[in-house]
Amino acid sequence: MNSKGLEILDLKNAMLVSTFFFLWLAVYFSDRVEETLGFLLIFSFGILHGSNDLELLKRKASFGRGSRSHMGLLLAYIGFVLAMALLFSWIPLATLALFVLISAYHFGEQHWVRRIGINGFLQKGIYLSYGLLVLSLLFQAHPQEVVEIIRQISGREIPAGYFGWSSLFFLLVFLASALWNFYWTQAYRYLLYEVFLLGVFFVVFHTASLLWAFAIYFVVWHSIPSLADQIRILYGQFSLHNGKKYLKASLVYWLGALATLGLAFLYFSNGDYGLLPLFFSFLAAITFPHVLVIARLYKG
Ligand SMILES: CC1=C(/C=C/C(C)=C/C=C/C(C)=C/C=C/C=C(C)/C=C/C=C(C)/C=C/C2=C(C)CCCC2(C)C)C(C)(C)CCC1
Repeated sequence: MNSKGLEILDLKNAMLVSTFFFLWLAVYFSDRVEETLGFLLIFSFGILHGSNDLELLKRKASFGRGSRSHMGLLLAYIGFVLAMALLFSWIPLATLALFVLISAYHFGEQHWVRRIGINGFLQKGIYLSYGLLVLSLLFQAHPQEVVEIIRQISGREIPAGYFGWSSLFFLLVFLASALWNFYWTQAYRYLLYEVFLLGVFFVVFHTASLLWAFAIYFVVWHSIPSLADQIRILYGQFSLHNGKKYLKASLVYWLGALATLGLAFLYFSNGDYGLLPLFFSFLAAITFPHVLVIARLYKG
């Protein structure tokens, strides 16, 4: 096996070991401690993994024909974030549904792109059904809290019973599209490991509090592998030295995003908006441009 293959395998093993370690923490600590740890993980690695989007966009543009100034990209990015925040306040339920759909696609893309590519309709179906399956598993493990957060964001109450059915539905769609795809690509060896992994997520989601469960998935299984991909694309290799370069280049955006979240929290904290609905709305606003950047990047 070449060194790149070993590097991916090492990262995957480290992700699995840290998942079990975080699961162990969930057994011993109260929900309050888990919530604090969850925010710490999300504010560090989670927010960081989107903070170098402008550099990635510039890199992508330098391969193509068009190139835009840093200021132009910065203004376009901020404009996009503001437009999504406005859309959230005008049509919250539809924007929330869109957020869940594109997040699911984004999670699935990150998880599968290196193994099955991005070209066909079927691959895109695998990304979307896999992401929707993971999110449904998370929702069905904490139905009452999820219903309450959705109610606070959108003013609408979704029946909690939907989440169990949607998990089953997306499991079947994911398995069918994966089997169909693997029939052509002979990639069956992935499936057993992936079903095992989904079982691990099921146990983690049912053991940890909602925020801790989300943080474990979002940081360990999405943000860290995404950071590794981005570092490889920008600097050629995933290493500590290049990690420091990435951190230096993204520091100002990372701090900017954290400061904006802090200000939003201070501004809204007197209203009847809870901490989690505010946090997820903020995440949604910065998610939209980030998802577009990463999708463009993988296409290249
Ligand atoms: C560059 C730049 C910047 C920064 C940026 C950043 C920092 C980004 C990041 C990004 C990111 C960091 C992203 C993220 C993503 C995320 C996601 C994708 C998520 C998802 C989630 C979900 C989907 C959820 C769901 C739920 C739950 C879980 C419970 C409850 C209910 C609900 C439904 C909400 C700024 C703006 C400063 C400026 C300009 C430039």
